[in-house]
Parts: sequence; structure tokens; C-alpha cells
Amino acid sequence: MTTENQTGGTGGAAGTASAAAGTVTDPAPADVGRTITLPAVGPGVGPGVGPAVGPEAPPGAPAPAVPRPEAALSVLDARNVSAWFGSHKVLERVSLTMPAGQVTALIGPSGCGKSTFLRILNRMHELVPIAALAGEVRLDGEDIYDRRKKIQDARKDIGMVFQKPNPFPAMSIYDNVVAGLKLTGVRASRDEKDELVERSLTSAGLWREVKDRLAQPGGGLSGGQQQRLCIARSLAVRPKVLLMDEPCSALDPTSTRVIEETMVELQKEVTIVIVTHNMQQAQRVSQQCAFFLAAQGTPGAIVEHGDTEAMFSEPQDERTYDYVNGRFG
Ligand SMILES: Nc1ncnc2c1ncn2[C@@H]1O[C@H](COP(=O)(O)OP(=O)(O)OP(=O)(O)O)[C@@H](O)[C@H]1O
Repeated sequence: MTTENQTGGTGGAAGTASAAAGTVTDPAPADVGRTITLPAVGPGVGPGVGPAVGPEAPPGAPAPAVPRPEAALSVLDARNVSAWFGSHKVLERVSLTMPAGQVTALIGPSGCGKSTFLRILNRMHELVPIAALAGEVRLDGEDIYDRRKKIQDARKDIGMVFQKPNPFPAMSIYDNVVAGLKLTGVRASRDEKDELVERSLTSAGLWREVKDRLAQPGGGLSGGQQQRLCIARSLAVRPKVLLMDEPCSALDPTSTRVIEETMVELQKEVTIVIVTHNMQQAQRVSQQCAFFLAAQGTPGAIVEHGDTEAMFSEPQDERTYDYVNGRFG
């Protein structure tokens, strides 16, 4: 994993994204560079619903039955990412490589831009009308903000699980899992859906608990089970990367442990990026770690990154040492 919080140069791009119109203006002369034109947000899957299914899953195509082979695990690379809400700059030239098949934990005090960075990684930041961003995000070398790319494809490849479990409460457990397919009009036979539901729930560590009550409403599950249902819903469209924004913060310790175990298993099939305030959790589940900090009145930036064990045992920066030892934040 690498970071480059540069203070100059022309590597970044600056733009004010209007999600509705896809227009771009330049609010940050300091970040002169390539201008990103963001396509309008399509009618696909909205926040919290999981990734959309793109054209590579043609109508009627059978759900792939095997996990993604290890060789095909994906790397996500952010370069010189800056972000604004209106004129408020909240991220400053953040660069971070999130290695294939690993869990990368984003840590740091409240308000330093971790969630904003995470939302930029699957093009959710641009859903906020006043949001702007600069820089590049590459999935296996391909720019997810390339103007020829559909926003739905980025969401399909890069799924998101939120802090608060958000299944469709009245919808059955089964239908919650296949919701991503339905919302994007992908047809699948009953057998294909059955296989997909079992595989996704198994990967999310929920199959054994719910296999005999798939027709019951998702809202009837416990908080921890609902969160695993949301993970299954995201997995159903076979994302290459799974983003998790404090996925356990609303859960009890037992549910937290189960989700953490699920993450450890999941990294065999999907690259994971997690935002967490729980330092023990970061150490338990992640191999790579990035410490974000926004000093008074300045945008968030990465202070230190690297191997999780090393970051916690021998941090190079005094601020990292203080943070991981609970001295602030
Ligand atoms: N929709 C929004 N509109 C305006 N400002 C926002 C919006 N979302 C976040 N911000 C601002 O962006 C900055 C970074 O917020 P962000 O949520 O990314 O931080 P964070 O590190 O994830 O915080 P936390 O750990 O508390 O979730 C903050 O100053 C916040 O107030």
C-alpha cells in the first residue's frame, strides 16, 4: 500500500460534480489537472441497496456458482483524491492502494474524511449535490470515473455495507438477497436464484441460521443477522470490492465477532475496505491500515499507512502512536 499526500504537481483533477446534470466546474485552482466529467446518476440502485448489476450479467444468465478465483482478486487504487462539500475541502490529495484479497482498515478521529473517502471509492460521493472531487480511483487499473463508464458498473463492482443495517424490512430474506438483481431488471430462473441466495448467504455467514425461514421478512432478523443479510445482498452481484462503513458499530459484541469472522472468510473472494473506530477490530480483521487525520482547519489526509501489525506496534508518526493508544479521537 502506498500513499502520496502531495502538496503540488498536476497529477490530480478538480471538479464540482453535479450528480443530476453531470457538470463540472473547477473550485480548486491549486489542483489544476484533468477535469472529471461525471455522468448523471442513473436510475439504478441507490445508496444502501447494494451494487447494481451491469451489462456483463446478461438477462437470464445463470448466477456464477463459484467464488471469484484468488488470481482474479482486485486491487483498488486511489490517487491524489481531494474532496469538497461546497467550498469546504475535506480531503487533501489522498493516495492509497488497497491490495487484492486483503482487508484495508481506515482509521482516524471523527470528521477526518474516512467515510467521504470510502464513498468516493464507489462513486457515492457524487450523490451529494454540493459534493466535488478530484483525483483518480482505479479498479484493476481502470478509472471508475472514466466518462465512458456507467455509474452502475462501478456500484456493481464495488459494493457498500453501511453502519446501520438496512434490509428492506417487509421483504422476505430471500427477496432481500436477490433485490440487486430485481432492481436492475436482470432475469434469472428460480433455480439460479436459489443457488445465488444460498451461496451469498453462506458467504455472509447466515445460511445455516435462516435456511428454513427464507420466506420470512428481513426485518424480523436480529441486528447482526440483518447486517449479514445486507452483506449477502451486496455479495449477490459478485462485487470485486466490498466497502464497509463501521459495519459493527450498531451491533452487540457477539454479532460483531460473527461479522468479523465473516470478513476474514470473505477476503478470500473479495477485496475489503473497512472504516472502523474500533482499534481492536482494525487489528483483528485488517492486514493494511491507513490513519487519517484532519488537523484543525485543514482537510483530512493520510498521516501513516502500511502493515497493520507494524502500525500498531511500531508506528512511525507520533500522532499515529497517540491515536492507536487512545490518547485522542
Ligand atoms: N453531506 C455532507 N455535507 C456537508 N459536509 C459533509 C457531508 N458529509 C460529511 N461532511 C463533512 O465532511 C467532513 C468529513 O466527514 P466524514 O463523515 O467523511 O468523516 P469521518 O472521518 O468518516 O467521520 P466519522 O468517523 O465521524 O464518521 C466533516 O467535516 C463533515 O462535516
